[in-house]
Amino acid sequence: MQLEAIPGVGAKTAAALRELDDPAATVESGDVAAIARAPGVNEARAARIARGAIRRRHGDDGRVLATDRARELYREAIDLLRERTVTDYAAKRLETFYPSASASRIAEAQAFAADATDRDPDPAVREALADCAPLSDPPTVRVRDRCLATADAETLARAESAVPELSVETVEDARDISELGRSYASVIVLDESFAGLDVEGDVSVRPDALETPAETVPERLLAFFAENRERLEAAAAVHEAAAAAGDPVSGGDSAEEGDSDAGPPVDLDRLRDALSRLDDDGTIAGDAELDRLTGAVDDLDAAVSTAASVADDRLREAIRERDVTIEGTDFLSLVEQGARVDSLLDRELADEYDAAVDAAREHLADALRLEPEEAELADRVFGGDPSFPVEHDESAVSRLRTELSAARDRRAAKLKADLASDLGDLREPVEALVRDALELDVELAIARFARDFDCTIPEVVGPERGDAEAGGDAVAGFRIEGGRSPLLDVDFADVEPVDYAVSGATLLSGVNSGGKTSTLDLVALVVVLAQMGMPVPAESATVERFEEVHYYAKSQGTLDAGAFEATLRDFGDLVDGADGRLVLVDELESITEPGASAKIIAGILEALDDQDATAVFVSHLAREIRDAADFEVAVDGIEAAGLVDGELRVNRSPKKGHLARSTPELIVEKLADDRGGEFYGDLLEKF
Ligand SMILES: Nc1ncnc2c1ncn2[C@@H]1O[C@H](COP(=O)(O)OP(=O)(O)OP(=O)(O)O)[C@@H](O)[C@H]1O
Repeated sequence: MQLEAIPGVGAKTAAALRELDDPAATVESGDVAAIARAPGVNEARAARIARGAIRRRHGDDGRVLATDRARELYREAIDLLRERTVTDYAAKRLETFYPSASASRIAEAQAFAADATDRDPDPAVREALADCAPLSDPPTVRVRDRCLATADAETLARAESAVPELSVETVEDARDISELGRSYASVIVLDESFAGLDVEGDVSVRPDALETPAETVPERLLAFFAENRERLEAAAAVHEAAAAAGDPVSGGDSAEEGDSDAGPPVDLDRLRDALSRLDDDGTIAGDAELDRLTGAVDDLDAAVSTAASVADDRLREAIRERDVTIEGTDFLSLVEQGARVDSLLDRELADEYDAAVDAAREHLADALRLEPEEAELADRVFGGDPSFPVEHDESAVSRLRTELSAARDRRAAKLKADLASDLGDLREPVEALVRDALELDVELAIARFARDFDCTIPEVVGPERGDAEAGGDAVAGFRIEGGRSPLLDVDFADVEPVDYAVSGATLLSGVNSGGKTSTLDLVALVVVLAQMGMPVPAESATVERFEEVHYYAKSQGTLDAGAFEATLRDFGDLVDGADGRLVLVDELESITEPGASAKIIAGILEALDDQDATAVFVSHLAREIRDAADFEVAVDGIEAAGLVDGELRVNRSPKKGHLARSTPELIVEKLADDRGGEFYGDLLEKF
């Protein structure tokens, strides 16, 4: 796939995306976190790219949100969903849902949302999600005790890019390799031509080394798992909490196999076992033998010195307790400084000296927890010529250190290789483990949204289906039953349900504060959510799959000539446009004086009616507009049941074919009733 073919992806972004392992598949997967692993692509941008890929796949040019107010409503819808996520990932991922005019896209998103709404948002799962985050790639670790070697320039370049963790050295012959063997603990030769090479040291010829990074640089895998330990543990906890709640995470992978109860994509015990063998810095943890060897190397000097003190103390004690007879000649040489005390020690205190040396050896072996064959080496540290204080043999210490360090490194390398081989099998499945946990957050947010606002999955019908349907039931426009807007300034529990259906161009009249604007908001929200494939806050809803939604909010006061002209031009463009539009306009009359407004609105409605657009114009001038229009304009009304204690009692569902009485008319009527008299009666007649 040409990445540049995705809307919104230019040459620079495409180049960044090409750094991903499988750019096309990643972009198509909609996995925002995976896309965001491309250099310089943050999650918000990744969501836009994923959305672009969806659009391209569905041949959807994305013009549904045609006005500022329509876009605002979409944001409000998205915010209601995003507020219900736990992870940043899910919040970003929800942005890939957008109102689409493509039947296939809506069907795809609806299928996802339908599964999501079946979920049971469990508090324990939510809690587990709190620490969940996408996996991240740790910075490249440098490994200095190992190198790659090749005689071939092309292989060199390949090796440098495939294994940036290791130095890649150029060699010409076996001598070069043998020299490398002296500088590095191990050398991996990449050229087949060196097979059978016999040089000293840990040198292996492995032409496949670049294809088996787990063996060549186990540190890479270890660093990855160490870096992501908490994320992996969190994802594992999410899977377990979901399973315990009886609503297991059904990952994409297992679902494909048709087995939604297949369990997590990774054996969690195995993952935890592997993680327990790994330290946070990517080294091996929890191996007693490695700890012993590491400790022995680290403590060697200190242990030698305390062992010597142990011997000294014993010897001092022994000397103190002994009467030593010194022969005259010895005494003489002592006095003359010629004789060494050592010979005296040797002769007079041989047994005590041997005992002291044994004590030193024992202490050293104990302190360093040496194995018998190591202890043999350690024995050589003490026991040279007798001296006081007792001296140690530095070259024996150094040999012991070399042996212990080599044993430690061998042990670490083996454990690293074993662990890397175990983790290698888990590398891909953990991607799915984490992705499924994060996707669950997306689903649970939709489930909570649906529950919080008593939602239903709407029917979104294309004009082609509408035509095929029997007679009057052809679907054009929208039909909402029991719609309750979550955007109102009252508690959702207090929102009164609204039934409203419109097909064609319609005026919506009604008393002040009757809920006309709120009705437009509800219609726009239901249509936008429906075309996003999301559940809508209504008992039932059927909407036409609109190509464009034009929603114009009420303008703040009369416009000056320039702004008025610009607005008229907007509507000029609007009525010139394609079929399949939903036009919602709130009190357009406020842009200019009432008489002119009525004529203008009537004209716009005529044009929209000609186009078979669906339109709802909220207006207080419904009567005047109807009179000015050349066609039979439908008028609906939000009716006041009357004034009760100065408060309006309103039936929030617009009544079809009904011009609602205005608030002034209601008040005049009330005065005529209460007070009687000619004045109020005459006034009332004028309405
Ligand atoms: N369905 C509803 N359930 C409960 N309260 C509602 C509902 N619809 C509207 N309201 C309340 O009525 C108030 C006024 O609603 P809205 O602004 O939609 O009326 P309006 O008819 O557009 O008013 P105006 O003619 O003044 O523009 C809202 O702020 C809200 O408090």
